[in-house]
Amino acid sequence: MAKLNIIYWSGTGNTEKMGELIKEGALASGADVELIDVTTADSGALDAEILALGSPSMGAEEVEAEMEDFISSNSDKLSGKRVGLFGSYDWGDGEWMREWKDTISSYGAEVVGDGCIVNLTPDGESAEQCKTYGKSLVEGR
Ligand SMILES: Cc1cc2nc3c(=O)[nH]c(=O)nc-3n(C[C@H](O)[C@H](O)[C@H](O)COP(=O)(O)O)c2cc1C
Repeated sequence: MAKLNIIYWSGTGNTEKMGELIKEGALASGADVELIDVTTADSGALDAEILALGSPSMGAEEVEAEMEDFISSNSDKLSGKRVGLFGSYDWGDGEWMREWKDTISSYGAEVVGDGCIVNLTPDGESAEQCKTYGKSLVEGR
């Protein structure tokens, strides 16, 4: 069974909700899934064959600082892995996600699609989009 660890940071719960929906989609595809808050994570959280990393757009179109530090100090664990990226934003156009994809790809990971971004809280169509992203992470397409 494929093992997927979903590691996220969320200040007001929107990115966390996305992580829960991604988990739901991945479970439906038969994966063994763990949802982990980055503030409680150690490097062992990256010891899964598939990873999903979540951060809202913070600062000025930036990945949240604690997530950024966690990943950059463990970047060797991303090499050769399938990695999903997700996060919530408000007023921007998704610039933080485009840059994050480039950064994570530069560590040798295979990022799935262009990541999964949702304006504020996932609901209706955007909630479905998160579940579908969870499935494609497990199925690799
Ligand atoms: C300090 C701060 C900086 C933010 N910067 C951006 C930004 O640059 N672009 C954007 O689209 N949204 C920005 N936002 C909005 C958040 O991305 C948005 O509220 C998101 O839903 C928060 O997700 P969370 O509930 O997982 O924390 C910012 C929010 C905060 C609190």
